[in-house]
Amino acid sequence: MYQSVFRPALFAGQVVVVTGGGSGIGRCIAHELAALGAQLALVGRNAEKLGAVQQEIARAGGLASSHVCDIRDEAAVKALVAEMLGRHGRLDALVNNAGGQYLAPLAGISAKGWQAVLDTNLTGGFLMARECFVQHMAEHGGAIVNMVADMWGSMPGMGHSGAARAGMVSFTETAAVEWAAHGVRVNAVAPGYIASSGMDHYPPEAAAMLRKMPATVPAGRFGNEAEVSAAVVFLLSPAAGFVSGSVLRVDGARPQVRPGMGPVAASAEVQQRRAVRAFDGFPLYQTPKVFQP
Ligand SMILES: CCCCCCC/C=C/C(=O)SCCNC(=O)CCNC(=O)[C@H](O)C(C)(C)COP(=O)(O)OP(=O)(O)OC[C@H]1O[C@@H](n2cnc3c(N)ncnc32)[C@H](O)[C@@H]1OP(=O)(O)O
Ligand SMILES: NC(=O)C1=CN([C@@H]2O[C@H](COP(=O)(O)OP(=O)(O)OC[C@H]3O[C@@H](n4cnc5c(N)ncnc54)[C@H](OP(=O)(O)O)[C@@H]3O)[C@@H](O)[C@H]2O)C=CC1
Repeated sequence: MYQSVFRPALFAGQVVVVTGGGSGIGRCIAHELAALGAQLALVGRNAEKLGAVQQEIARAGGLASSHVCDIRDEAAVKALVAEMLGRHGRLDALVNNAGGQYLAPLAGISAKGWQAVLDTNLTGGFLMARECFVQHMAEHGGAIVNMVADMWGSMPGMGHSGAARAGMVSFTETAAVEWAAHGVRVNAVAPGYIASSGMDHYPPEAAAMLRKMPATVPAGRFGNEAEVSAAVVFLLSPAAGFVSGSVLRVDGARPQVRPGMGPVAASAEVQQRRAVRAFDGFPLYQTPKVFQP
């Protein structure tokens, strides 16, 4: 009889770390994995938000621990992974979901502001993955999913974030190769525009711009948190046992501009021009207050 790899208790007995598990997409991933039998270790900087998700999971019959840590702090990340191992005894998977940025044109980003975004979206993810690997997965195997973004390299106002995400894609590919012999798979999920609490971080001036965003997506709408979570669950699951070093886009077919590809490029360029026009009226091309060279 055929046995599907998808079962209600797909992650029973496994421990999964979710950074940024206290809000938005991370919270949704945590709920999805808990419903499939995983124990969760939730990581973030805000104890209150983490505690609330921990309680929600407990109320639904699951089990989660919460851990306050700034993933940019190397010593804190080392201690965090040791603490989680002490608490749960094993770490089967890591979802490097914590991240974010602020909107600013390249010419208006200070070195400190650039570094803050690279530290959050690249170095923090590297530190988490390295410590999970060194302290546990090198010996026991595991799966890692890095949250990147589909707009690396092509979104005005997101140049710092794009650079960090492109770096994370490179890290994903290298880690997949270096750690394969240890039974560790490493993949990335690249969301497009997702309606999540993350959007609340953008200033009120961005509201008009946000309203125009769905028109720049071929699917004609924002994605939702559950659609991103499903991609993460797939990549962590045995169904993806031979998938490593890949980037799975969850972006409603948002085209990437690739010059020299005839009709494909033409269609992508039309979408790209629409996306840039969506920024009309938003002061992206002025030097922001935070950085006056
Ligand atoms: C409107 C349409 C947008 C559509 C795009 C949708 C696609 C992407 C969506 C998402 O990613 S949603 C997730 C959003 N969530 C977040 O962004 C939350 C996490 N973000 C942050 O924590 C910050 O943005 C951060 C910069 C990554 C880290 O913040 P942190 O609080 O740790 O840094 P600070 O110490 O406060 O700042 C350091 C440095 O950074 C510069 N800076 C920070 N914020 C701004 C800002 N709003 N504008 C300009 N510059 C900023 C600044 O140089 C800071 O230095 P000082 O000013 O303190 O000297
Ligand atoms: N929503 C979207 O359209 C898209 C989102 N993404 C990415 O998906 C991920 C989740 O985004 P979303 O849920 O929308 O946004 P949220 O802002 O809700 O989530 C970001 C999470 O990251 C955590 N975090 C940020 N910095 C740190 C840090 N230094 N150390 C520890 N935790 C940190 C925050 O926790 P705390 O506040 O407790 O520190 C928060 O829970 C992010 O990486 C985001 O950039 C990518 C493309 C599109």
